Amino acid sequence: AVVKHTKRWRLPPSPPGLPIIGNLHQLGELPHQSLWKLSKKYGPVMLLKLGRASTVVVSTPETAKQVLKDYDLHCCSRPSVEGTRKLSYNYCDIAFSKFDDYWKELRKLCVKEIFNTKRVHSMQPIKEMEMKKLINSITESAFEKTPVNLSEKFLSLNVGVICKAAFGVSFQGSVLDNEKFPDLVHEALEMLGSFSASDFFPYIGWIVDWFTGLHARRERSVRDLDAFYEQMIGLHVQKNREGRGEDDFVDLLLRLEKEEAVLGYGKLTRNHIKGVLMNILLGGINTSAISMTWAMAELARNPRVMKKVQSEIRDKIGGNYNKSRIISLDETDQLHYLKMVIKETWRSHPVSPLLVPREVTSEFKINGYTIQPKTRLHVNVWAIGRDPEVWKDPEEFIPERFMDCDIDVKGQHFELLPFGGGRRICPAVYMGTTNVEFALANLLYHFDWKLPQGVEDIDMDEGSGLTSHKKHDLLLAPVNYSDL
Ligand code: HEM
Repeated sequence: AVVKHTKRWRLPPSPPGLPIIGNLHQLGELPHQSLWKLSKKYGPVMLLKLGRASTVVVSTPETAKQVLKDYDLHCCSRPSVEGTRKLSYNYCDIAFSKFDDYWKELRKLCVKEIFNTKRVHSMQPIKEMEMKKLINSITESAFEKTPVNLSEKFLSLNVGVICKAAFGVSFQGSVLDNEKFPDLVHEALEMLGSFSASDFFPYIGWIVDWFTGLHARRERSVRDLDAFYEQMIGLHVQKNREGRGEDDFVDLLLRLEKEEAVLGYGKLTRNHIKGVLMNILLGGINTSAISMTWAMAELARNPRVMKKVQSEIRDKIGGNYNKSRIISLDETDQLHYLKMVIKETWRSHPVSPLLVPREVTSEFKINGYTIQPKTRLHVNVWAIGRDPEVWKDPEEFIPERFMDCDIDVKGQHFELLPFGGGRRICPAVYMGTTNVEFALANLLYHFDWKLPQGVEDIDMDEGSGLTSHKKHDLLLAPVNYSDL
């Protein structure tokens, strides 16, 4: 009977831990990197104890496939976590909601109405307007020969685009133009990513969160965001009352609320609207900005690739240089080398290196190891991007590796998963990809980019937190195309 028992319950290997905290101390500043190192010793399926939370981490394409495809249905829920609970109005959103009928129906609806190709195309005038503003400001810096802080520029570009698409263009001069707005988004993201003792130590963790001040910060951030949503919704209700038509994301959600749309367990309420707005704000802005920043940093460090991608863009556009030329969505779609550069960026710098944690709802096996219900599950996409079994010279930035190869980012190729996979895959793959392509194509067409004077190389350090972003802002010196 004993033999049968151990056979049935073969748990994944675990690094030895300490009492109470388990393996928490082994995570360090950059958990995806520490876990990658541990996986070299303990294998592609590891079980860690993070405080009280049993957590499984998988680190190869083969094990990622088992999680995201073969056993997706067993593990596509989300754990209850204090930070996300507060920000999502008790999981009234898409990203942090449990796997249930509400999530299924809300996600389906948003995919149909918000994340579709038509919407992405209708965002194009907004993107062009924001891009023109950005090009003008960079032209000025080029003229004055001052470096540009691209991390900041990309963030404000995406704040502009996503907010105008979600909340409408007619609210300039209102809450959206508040200078504090990017800070608000930043603070909320940081809070989501910061270590919360309550999540690992039920019953007593909140004491730690009180002492570290996290609790107060979280409350403040949630309150500020809530005030923002309230103002935004108020403006839309007023606009709709006055019959001024426009069809942004908020209008759509308000219409559903009015129609008393039923999703899963009940009617769509104001809190559900706010939950979805939170996902768009926190899921849509930073992710694109971070990807753009990494891509430009890699290009600046790899002059060969920079030259090649710029030639592709400038050859494709052809003719004399035109200062007010904005490269369209259709044109970017033809830029095959640029697409390879972006894939290579996502391979080496996935924005969400451990994806969003999943929760197991029913038992299954990975590589013969039992994964029990309630376990938290991470796919270490960052480790997969550096797996020498999959990628030749993984530390090198070589976009050509994607030439004549059908690997895409839509969740079917488990060696490249910047948007995750399975039922929980990012619903905005098309929106996110086209955002990044559009910004890079235009900035690479209009300017050459050099290291600022006195700077020899760009550091590629990663900052800690939920996302894998460039730790130090990226500063590059632009040269106008017309001055080349
Ligand atoms: C380059 C841009 C982007 C990247 C790299 C990215 C990446 C991701 C990743 C890795 C996940 C988790 C997938 C998983 O758990 O397996 C995710 C989920 C999600 N993303 Fe994105 N994303 C991007 C853009 C966006 C945009 C523009 C929006 C909205 C406007 C968005 C909204 C969401 C939502 C709502 C989810 C939750 C899906 C669910 O749990 O069902 N993302 N994204």
